[in-house]
Amino acid sequence: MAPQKIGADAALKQLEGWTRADGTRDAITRTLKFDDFNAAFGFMTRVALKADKMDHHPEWFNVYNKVEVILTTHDCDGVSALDVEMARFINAAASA
Ligand SMILES: C[C@H](O)[C@H](O)[C@H]1CNC2=NC(N)=NC(=O)C2=N1
Repeated sequence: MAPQKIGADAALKQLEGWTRADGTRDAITRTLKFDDFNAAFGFMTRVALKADKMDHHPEWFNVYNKVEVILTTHDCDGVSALDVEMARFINAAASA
């Protein structure tokens, strides 16, 4: 069954550090900075393993120590509880 759309506003109420993504899509975003590329890529690796387990994948852009992440659920064309779960995991992984 397709995940249900809850929308960015409902998701943001449950999250620290995230904002609405620019543009017309229903999506949320967070930019994270690490000490160096090694730390950034370590973070991305932890998130990649989680994404594979969840079958829910971030859109992201990395330059050196910066990782911009956008979360949305293509299957419901907007933000779902899966994005909230992933955002919480990302917050924890970024401070680990
Ligand atoms: C077939 C597969 O389960 C789907 O395409 C999954 C894969 N990863 C996904 N990731 C995200 N972010 N949204 C989705 O709707 C989604 N769907």
